[in-house]
Amino acid sequence: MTEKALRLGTRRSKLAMAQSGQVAEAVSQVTGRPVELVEITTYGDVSREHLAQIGGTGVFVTALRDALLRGEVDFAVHSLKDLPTTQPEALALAAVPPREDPRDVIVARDALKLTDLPRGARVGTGSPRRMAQLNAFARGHGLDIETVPVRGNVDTRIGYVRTGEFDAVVLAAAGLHRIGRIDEVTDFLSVDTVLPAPGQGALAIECAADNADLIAVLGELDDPFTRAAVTAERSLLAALEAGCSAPVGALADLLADGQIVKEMRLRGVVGTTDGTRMVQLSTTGPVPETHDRAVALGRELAAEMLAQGAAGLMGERAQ
Ligand SMILES: NCc1[nH]cc(CCC(=O)O)c1CC(=O)O
Repeated sequence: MTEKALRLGTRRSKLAMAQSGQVAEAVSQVTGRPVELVEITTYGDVSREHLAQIGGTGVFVTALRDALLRGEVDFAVHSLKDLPTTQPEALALAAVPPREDPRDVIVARDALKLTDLPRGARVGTGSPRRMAQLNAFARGHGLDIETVPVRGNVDTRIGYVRTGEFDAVVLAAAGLHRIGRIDEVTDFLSVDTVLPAPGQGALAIECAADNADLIAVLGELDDPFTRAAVTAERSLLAALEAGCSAPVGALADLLADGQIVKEMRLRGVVGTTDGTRMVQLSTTGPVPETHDRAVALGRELAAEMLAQGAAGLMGERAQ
């Protein structure tokens, strides 16, 4: 007997198709049901404006969520870092699968590393978070780089390096991994240099909150540690009252003693895009066993960062 296919709503971009395809396969394995991809065009895909100019969060996410709410698709896969920090009541975050490499990377001409970039090198990134941290690193290491806003999908961005328009572009390792272009990375940036965006490298699988059966099967793809980590990171972001285009980096990871996981560490950074002023802090606590404890970890760190003047560094917009 053939069961009806589950409909997975996805953006058309290469990255979205790649990650939806990978999740589709995993879902059809756990459910034993075929999964059909339903393409949905989002405002973020068609707009020529810089993301920061569109303003607000979640431009890639809204159209997928609308399709879910209208019942046109059964579930959707988002890059977790693109999700607004408030969860709509009618939708459930059914699974957060194990996280891919959270680091940012550089794809540069001539196999250059960040510290090899010559004076005046043009580095493409439209992200205030990346600008702030790269400019701060450059100051501290006698580098002279210019961060230049860039828009477009991963192929377009790497294309600017191949044509010589930029010396390098900054991208997320996870995205390149998923589309099979990780070999083009010339430098994996340590998270001590550039703290990734909250949720970077993780996916979110979302469905209607009242679809208990689907939530239960999708839940088999959930990784509790990744979920706890991204919950803490996004709670930090929310408590700083910053949006996805704010200069905020955050990363939670597990501290282990041999095989035994001991604690969770949460690191956060906020800075001005020119890298002159930064607030960077970390906190460590028991691995959160509940959603509320993960949220509390993020809030605690946010409170400490705000006490050190973080709010005053976030007013800037990207060009
Ligand atoms: N800003 C867009 C975006 N959203 C998710 C990813 C891929 C990485 C991920 O899933 O975290 C990217 C591309 C990038 O930042 O290089």
